Order: sequence, then structure tokens, then C-alpha cells
Amino acid sequence: MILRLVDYKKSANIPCLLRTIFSVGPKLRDTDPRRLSLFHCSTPGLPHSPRRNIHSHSGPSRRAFSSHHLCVARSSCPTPLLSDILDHQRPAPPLRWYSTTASSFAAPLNTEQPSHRRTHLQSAKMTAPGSFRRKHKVAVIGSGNWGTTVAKLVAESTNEHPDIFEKDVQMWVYEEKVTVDGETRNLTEVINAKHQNTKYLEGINLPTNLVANPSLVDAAKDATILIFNLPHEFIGNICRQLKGNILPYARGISCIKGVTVTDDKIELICEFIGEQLDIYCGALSGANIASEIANENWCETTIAYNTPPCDRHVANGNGHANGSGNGTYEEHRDSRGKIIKTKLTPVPQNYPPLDHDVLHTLFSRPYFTVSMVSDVVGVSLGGALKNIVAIACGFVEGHGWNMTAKTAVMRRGMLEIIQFAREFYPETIEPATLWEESAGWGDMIVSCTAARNWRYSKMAVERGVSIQEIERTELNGQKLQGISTSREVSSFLRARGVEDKYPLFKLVDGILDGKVNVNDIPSLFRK
Ligand SMILES: NC(=O)C1=CN([C@@H]2O[C@H](COP(=O)(O)OP(=O)(O)OC[C@H]3O[C@@H](n4cnc5c(N)ncnc54)[C@H](O)[C@@H]3O)[C@@H](O)[C@H]2O)C=CC1
Ligand SMILES: O=C(CO)COP(=O)(O)O
Repeated sequence: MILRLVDYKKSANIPCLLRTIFSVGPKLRDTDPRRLSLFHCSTPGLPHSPRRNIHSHSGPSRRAFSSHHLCVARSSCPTPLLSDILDHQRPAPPLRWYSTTASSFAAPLNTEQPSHRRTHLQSAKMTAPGSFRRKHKVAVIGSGNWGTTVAKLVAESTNEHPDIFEKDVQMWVYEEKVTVDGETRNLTEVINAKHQNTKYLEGINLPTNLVANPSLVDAAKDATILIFNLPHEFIGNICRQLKGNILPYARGISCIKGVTVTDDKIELICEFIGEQLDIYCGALSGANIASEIANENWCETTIAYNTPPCDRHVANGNGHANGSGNGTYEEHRDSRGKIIKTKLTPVPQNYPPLDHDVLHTLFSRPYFTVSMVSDVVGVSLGGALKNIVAIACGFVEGHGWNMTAKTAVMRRGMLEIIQFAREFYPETIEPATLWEESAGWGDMIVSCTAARNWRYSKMAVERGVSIQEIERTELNGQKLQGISTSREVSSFLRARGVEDKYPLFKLVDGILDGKVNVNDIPSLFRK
């Protein structure tokens, strides 16, 4: 095996890293006495290592990497990982590039980061080895306002990265009739002919490699990356139809904001999808208004993805079907820290490793900045529960109070979200996600000042009608997730006898039921 260290300029951890290599070096020489090579990309005058088997180079060149199997990034590469790599006796067929952040190196190899944050500081283009026989096929399940926007941006990415992804992106469309230019046609036909979703994302040109498909099973066929993006109330039915009809090693990303409550059990949507389909599914959420992003106004988002251990084999380069490198199957754990019931099928090695780098590449656009984290709970609950708070803010503003009152509601709402996460997901929640990420406070602010749940609950109070009525008459088929989320969360809390610990959530549910008045909101804040 030949290991190459890359671009360690400014890395305070390099001495430590070198010590690690030297300490395991004898093993390396025993098994394969070729050279261990250091490579630095930009610092001239690199001091040569006193060790005989260490060589240094200056200036990157394609040829310099051709005979190497692993390229390891600078920075704080954890010792166990490095030992793990060096322990492998078989050279890996594909050269594996790691980008120059420690986090992206660590992530595929299942090393716990001290923080919830595994942010990619640079484009993951470097991760594309270009030497894999298969490419990832992407399908988007859902084509509403956000569904179509996300489909647009990933189709732009697949077009730009033909080495990693198949160009065409399938988008499943819940078929309906639309009238365009005085003619009534199927929405899918209109999207494929005009390259616009005239019903849910009017006026936005879609890439021609985005294909609308009315057949759910056909759209998902052979996809290795499934992006779920539809109102949460429909996901159960979608999963029932997809079960057994997707690749066993497909992976998911849920862009859905909501939770699943069944039999008084609460589940994150991404984990519900994973469990139903026997796959692993992460979550994307952030301060994201679809129409703004569709118009390519810049914003940021957060993706929570815990690369399953069984998918780390390519990153390890060990040639085994599992990241442990010794042929044993390492279990994946859920957001409650429990081993998942499903035995995941690893993504085959002839695909680029499906990890943070690949997902970062897929979702990043110049107008869409992606932060990768591991806290699935924080990202999912932040996105779901802020919709209840947004409704409360709409009620407050519709009532005639203004920004200062809304700020009080947002603050109270965030406290209840954090309390909820701590109470029901104490094992893995990282409250920092809610403070620091777009999926936390960012989403709260935008949702309570500019998004649909806020806008239409305000309208409901102003017009003196129910919010459900407004949804029916004003939204042209779009859905307000806050109504059902409020209902589901409240029934879950009631069933456990803890609803009084969440007074804002309880009050919103009461207002939706017509049992409580908006005037009662300030009473929550009186000690
Ligand atoms: N619109 C936005 O700005 C953002 C939305 N989200 C989240 O994205 C998710 C999807 O929302 P949008 O794309 O905005 O949807 P939407 O509210 O714009 O559209 C509703 C969608 O539901 C579909 N639908 C209707 N009946 C159906 C059925 N029986 N089965 C399956 N699908 C059916 C419609 O065809 C349409 O695609 C939601 O969880 C939302 O909270 C997240 C960030 C931004
Ligand atoms: O999630 C959103 C903003 O981040 C969009 O929220 P709405 O569904 O209320 O428009």
C-alpha cells in the first residue's frame, strides 16, 4: 500500500500525524515494503523527512498520484483511522481522494467528531476519483414548490459532475391536470415539454436533464440516491409503494419538514423512510424559501448524514464489504443510539463512495451553500417544529402585534424545540445545531417572517377564517406543514402527559382547534 499525505500546509497536526505513521510504519513495511510518500501542494521548501521511506514532492501532478491508493488530507487525521488504513494489507483498486478537511476524511471512516459539525470548507470536486465504473443515479420524489427547486439544483449538479453522477435526474410527479395556454394537459407532459413546473414553480426554467415521471416506481428505479421532497403526510403511502422496488443499497436524503407520529410514537421522517425502505436516509433542512432559491438567490442549508459503517469500505480501500476491514458487519445506529433493525446493503465499491463529499457535491450550487453535519435530530426537529412556531407568529402578527411580539414567540418556540429534542432524543441531540446551523435559528427566523406557514396563518387571523380554509382557497395545491405537525406533536405530548411542559405548542394546537384565542398568547410569558 502506498499512502500519500496531501497539502499539509499550516497544519498544526502534521507532526502528530507523522509520528503516527512512523509508529505504524513497520507494519506497513512488513506487508508491502513500498514507499510511504508525502506530498504537499503549495508550500515550497518542504523539509525532507529523515526517514528513508518518506519522500516529498512539491507541486501537484496527476502522474505523481497514479501509483497511489490513498491520498489523505492534511489536518487532524485521527490516529485510529490512520492505523486502520495502514493496517490494510490489500491495495485498494480505486484511488481514493480525500479533500483537505479532516472532517471529510474522518466522516467516511466513522470517527466521532468532537462537534456536531462536519462542515465542508471546500468543494468536494476533489473527491471524485473518476475511476469508478458506476455512477450515482439520482431521483427526486416529489415535485411541489421545494421538490421542484431541489430537483432543479441537483440536476444542475449532475450535469456538472458526469464523473460521479448520471446526467438525467428523474423527478416523480403526483400527476394532475393543469391548464396551460387554454389547454388541459398532464403536469408531467407540461414539465417535460416546457421545462417548467407551471403549477408549483411557475416561471422558473428547469434543466433539460430533469425528467418528470408520473410513475413512482419507474422514477426510483436504479436510483442510488433518492431525494424525498413532498408534504410529510404523504410519505407513508409513498414508502408503501416504493418498498421492494428500489435498489437495496439506495440511500436517501429527506428534505421533508415534519415528523411521523404513529401509535403515540414519534419518528424523524428520515428514519421513518429508512425503516420503511430498509435503507439509510439523512436529512436536509435550512432557512430555505423555494421561490428564492429557484431564482438563484443565495442562501445556505444543512445536511445531516451519518455515513453508514457498511458504506465506508471504499473509503477504507480494504476491498471488504464492510468498513471494519475484517469482514465483520458493523451495525448502524439510529438517532436514539440504537442499532437499526435493518441490515443495510453496502453501496457497491464500483460506485463513488456515498459519503459527505458526494452529497456535498450533489447539493451545492453557487447560490446554495451546504453545511454537512452529523446531528440528524437537530436538523430534522429544527425543520419540523419551527413550523408550529411560524404559525404562532402568523397569529400574533395577524392579531396586530408586531416584530417584538413575534421575537418573544420565536424565543419561546426555540426553547420548546430544544427541550423537545433533549427530552425525546437525549442520546444524540446536539443543541449547537439549533443555535449554529441554518437548520436551527436560521430556519426559525425565515419561517416566522417570510414563509408560507407564517404568511397564511396571519392571513387567516386577518380574514377571520380558519387556516385550513386559507390553505384550501389560497395555496393552489401547496400544503402548510405546520397544521398537521402541530396536531401530531400535540397528540404525542398529550399521550405522554407532558403537554403542559410545552405551552406554546399546546396553545397553537388549541387555537387551531378553535378552543383558545390568540389573545391568550401573552399569558404564556407571565410567570
Ligand atoms: N416550499 C418551500 O419553500 C419549502 C418547503 N419545504 C418542505 O418541503 C416539503 C415539500 O413541500 P413543497 O415541495 O413545498 O410542496 P408543496 O406544498 O408546494 O406542494 C404540495 C405537493 O404535494 C403533492 N401532492 C398532493 N397530493 C398528493 C398525494 N396524495 N400524494 C403525494 N403527493 C401529493 C402535490 O403534487 C405537490 O407536489 C414540505 O415538507 C415542506 O415543509 C422545505 C423548505 C422550503
Ligand atoms: O421551511 C421553509 C423555510 O425554511 C418553508 O416554510 P413554509 O412551508 O412555511 O413556506
